[in-house]
Amino acid sequence: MVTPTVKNMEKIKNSSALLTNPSHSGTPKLEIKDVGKIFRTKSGETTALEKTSFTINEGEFVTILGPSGCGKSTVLRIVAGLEEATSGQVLLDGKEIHGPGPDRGMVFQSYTLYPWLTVKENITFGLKLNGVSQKERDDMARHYLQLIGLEGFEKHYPIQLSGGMKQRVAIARALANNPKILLMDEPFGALDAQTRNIMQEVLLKAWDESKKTILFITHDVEESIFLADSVYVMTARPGRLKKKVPIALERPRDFSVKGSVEFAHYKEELLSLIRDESLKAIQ
Ligand SMILES: Nc1ncnc2c1ncn2[C@@H]1O[C@H](COP(=O)(O)OP(=O)(O)OP(=O)(O)O)[C@@H](O)[C@H]1O
Repeated sequence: MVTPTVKNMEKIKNSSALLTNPSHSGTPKLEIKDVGKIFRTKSGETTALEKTSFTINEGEFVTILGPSGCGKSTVLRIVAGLEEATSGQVLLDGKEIHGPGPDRGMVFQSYTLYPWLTVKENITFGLKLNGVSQKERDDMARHYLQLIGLEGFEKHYPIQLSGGMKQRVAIARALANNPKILLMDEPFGALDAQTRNIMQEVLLKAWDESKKTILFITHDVEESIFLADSVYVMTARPGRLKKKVPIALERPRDFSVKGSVEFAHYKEELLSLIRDESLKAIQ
C-alpha cells in the first residue's frame, strides 16, 4: 500500500480515478461470496449470515440497511477481519482476505481516538508508524484538518472535542492512512440529528475528494439514501442481500435533496422493504 503524502496525493487521486471505472479492471473492489456466519456460544448457536453475496466497485459508496439483528455489523466485522466467516469468501481487489489489515480503514460509532494524543497526532499516527517525515505529516495534517473543517483544533485533545468533532477526526485519520476501503459502522449513530446532518455533508465532501470505496452501515433510511450510490437492503436474520437499490440522485448533494420528490420515493421504497423484513423477524 502506498502511504499518501501531499506530494504524491495527486498521483494517487489520478490513479484511483482510473480505477474508479469498474470496467477498468473488471474486478470488483470488494466481493462477498456466499458468506455464512454461525456464532457458537454456551447457550447455543446463532446463524447470523447465510450465503450472503454482494460486490462493491472501486470508488462506490454503498450503505447497508436491514432490520435490527440481521447481521449488518457482522458483515462489516468480517470484512474488517475482526470476525472470521464460517463459510464463503471475502475478496479485496480479487484477493481473499483473512484477519485485519491496514488496507481497511474503520470508523465506529464509539469514539476510538487515542485520548493521550492531540487531534493532529491522532490523524498522523499511522503515517508516523510508516516512517513518513515530520514535514510531510504536518502537510497531511493541514490538508485533512481543512477537509474536515477542524483548522485551529490540531493541538486539542479528544476530551476537549464534541462528539461530531471526534468523528471528524476519526474520518480524517482513516483517510490519511489511504486504505483500499473505508468501513463505517453507524459512525453518526450517537450524534444529535443536526450534527448528524452536518456530518453526512462532511463525509460526502471527504469522499468526493478521496474517491474511496465506502461500506457504511446505518439504521437511518434518510442517511442511507443521502450518502449512497446504492443501498443494499438485507433480509431478516439470517441476513442475506435482499435488494440492491441504486440511488440516482445527482452529485454533489446537499441537504436540500432530502426535500425532493425523488428522495421521498426512495424513502418510501426502502421503508417498505425494511418493514416487510422487520415483520418477518418478529413472526
Ligand atoms: N459475538 C457474538 N456472539 C454471539 N452472537 C452474536 C455475536 N455478534 C452478533 N451476534 C448475533 O448475530 C446476529 C447479528 O448481529 P449483528 O450485530 O451483526 O446485527 P445488526 O444487523 O448489526 O444488528 P443491529 O441493527 O441491532 O445493530 C444477532 O442475532 C446477534 O445477537
